[in-house]
Amino acid sequence: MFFRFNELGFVKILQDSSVFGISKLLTFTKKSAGEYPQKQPENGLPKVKRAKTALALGSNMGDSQAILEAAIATLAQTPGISLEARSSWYKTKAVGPPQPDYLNGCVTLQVEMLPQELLESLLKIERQFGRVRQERWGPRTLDLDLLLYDDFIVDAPNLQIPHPGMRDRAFVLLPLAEIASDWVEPVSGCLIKELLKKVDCSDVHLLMGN
Ligand SMILES: Nc1ncnc2c1ncn2[C@@H]1O[C@H](COP(=O)(O)OP(=O)(O)OP(=O)(O)O)[C@@H](O)[C@H]1O
Ligand SMILES: Nc1nc2c(c(=O)[nH]1)N=C(CO)CN2
Repeated sequence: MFFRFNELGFVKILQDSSVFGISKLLTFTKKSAGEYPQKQPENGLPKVKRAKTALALGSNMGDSQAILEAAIATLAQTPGISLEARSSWYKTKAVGPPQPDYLNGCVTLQVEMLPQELLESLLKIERQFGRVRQERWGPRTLDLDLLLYDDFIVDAPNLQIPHPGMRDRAFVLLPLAEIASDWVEPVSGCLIKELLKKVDCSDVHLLMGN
């Protein structure tokens, strides 16, 4: 495993790490204050407190707007997550196999969770909303993608951050630019608003009345 620390003492780069690549460096205890698990330092590492993350939301089955609104409400009620900002909804042409149009949007969150814990919460919420995994890029009631986690780069078998598709996807970059245009995508080193200029947004339309 290869890692280094940013100015807050966060592990900043993880490569070839296992699912618990980060938690090898940090231990967990629930006994200190508040409802959230606290990460206690080992080897003199500072305590991990909060991270800012960005998620993409998508749906193209069922009442997508109601599903996405309910997913945001569920995220906001999840211990360890607070909703910071949310974008408008966009009606977008499906990328991938032929399927109905999607409704897409993005949120930014403050989290007191490590990336793997956050992914588990997202997968749980997807299942709660009836998500059944079928074909790759196929239709779904709810898709939650973890786009960014501070300026971390994570390359674990089940989790890549930044999300590898985000740099090319207008249906991600347009809503994300509404709420986080000056966030640097750490693999390209580009601001979200710069990445947005490079993609074709002709199939992404602001949903009226939201
Ligand atoms: N950044 C990430 N956010 C969400 N899931 C991720 C991420 N990186 C890897 N994964 C893995 O991808 C799996 C989800 O695959 P899924 O079926 O949603 O892919 P997809 O939505 O069809 O394609 P894509 O991820 O390109 O949008 C999860 O189980 C998770 O382990
Ligand atoms: N427009 C659009 N196309 C997609 C989307 C999505 O959210 N929006 N998600 C996919 C699988 O993640 C595949 N294709």
